Amino acid sequence: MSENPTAAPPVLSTADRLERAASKAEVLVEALPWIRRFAGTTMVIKYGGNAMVSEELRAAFAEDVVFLHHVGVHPVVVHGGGPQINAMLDRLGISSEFRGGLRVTTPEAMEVVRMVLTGQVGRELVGLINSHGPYAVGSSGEDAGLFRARRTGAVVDGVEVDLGLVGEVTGVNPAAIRDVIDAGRIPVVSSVAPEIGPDGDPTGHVLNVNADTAAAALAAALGATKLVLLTDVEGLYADWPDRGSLISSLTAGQLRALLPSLASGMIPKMAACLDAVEAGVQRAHVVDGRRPHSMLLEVFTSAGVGTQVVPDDDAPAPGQEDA
Ligand SMILES: Nc1ncnc2c1ncn2[C@@H]1O[C@H](COP(=O)(O)OP(=O)(O)O)[C@@H](O)[C@H]1O
Ligand SMILES: CC(=O)N[C@@H](CCC(=O)OP(=O)(O)O)C(=O)O
Repeated sequence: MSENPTAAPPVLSTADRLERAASKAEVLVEALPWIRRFAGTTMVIKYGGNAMVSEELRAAFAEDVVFLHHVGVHPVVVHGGGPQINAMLDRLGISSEFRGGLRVTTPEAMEVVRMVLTGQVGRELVGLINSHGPYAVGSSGEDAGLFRARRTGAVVDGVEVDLGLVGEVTGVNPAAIRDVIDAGRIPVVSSVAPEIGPDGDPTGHVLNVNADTAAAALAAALGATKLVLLTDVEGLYADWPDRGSLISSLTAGQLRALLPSLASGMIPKMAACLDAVEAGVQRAHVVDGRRPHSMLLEVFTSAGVGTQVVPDDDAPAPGQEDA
């Protein structure tokens, strides 16, 4: 971009300058009750591969995570990387397909999934966050017994489909993540997990877990106040694919009724929101990761953004309906 060094600097009137300053102050003041409410609590943020599309967005995401950390929230990042896995599979000439929103994962594809998630996408996020200071510590669901998983299939048009090396989390040992939080750092977790057989012992296989599902399980195990899923749409649309009517809030019961009618990527995402809220997480949100700083808008403004899922018996205090 070229700038004209001789152009006169923009001049604002005193009134305009004061007005701008006042609106900035309003933003800070609006954030105060939310900072107070969430300081000291844990939030699990899932950063999806489709929302990681530009350097600017990735940098803004890292800033938001560091901001949360500095106002006393304990952010835990769980990341996806579906498009990055697709790109590497393409480069290696390995075909893969999705059924019910989940990747059919052969042993050959699993090697790529593990390498890309833990070795590439996770590393990049750790690096971005650490450009602000030595905060982020990367790990995978295989580390320190974090996740245990069993194989799962998908039901497509009423028929059970075998997905190969795909898992669902059956147990979480959050001790290692708590240690990282207690050390004042930010955990960054990738969603691969060791398979545990029916006898309770590891089978030696590693399973590919959808990152939304892994984030929900971790949020529940950590007693998180929020699960925030950043993706590449504004939230859940009632009239997909027309995008005319965005659902800003729904209860767990309403979501349960809606789940069977949902399509592709939204199936694991909304199932994750439901699981988290049913397991005691206060709020689960689907937020547009293509808008820089959407996570901060969700957490620190009264109106919030995207779609939130609230417990059935939720009775928000007056003025806190959308938090
Ligand atoms: N009802 C719906 N509302 C919004 N998006 C939907 C809906 N149904 C399906 N989708 C699709 O789900 C996608 C998000 O899931 P996914 O691609 O897995 O994202 P991510 O990589 O962030 O996890 C959207 O880009 C959209 O194409
Ligand atoms: C089983 C399954 O589908 N696993 C996902 C894991 C990555 C992921 O969830 O990435 P996004 O959040 O970017 O979609 C996959 O292989 O793509």
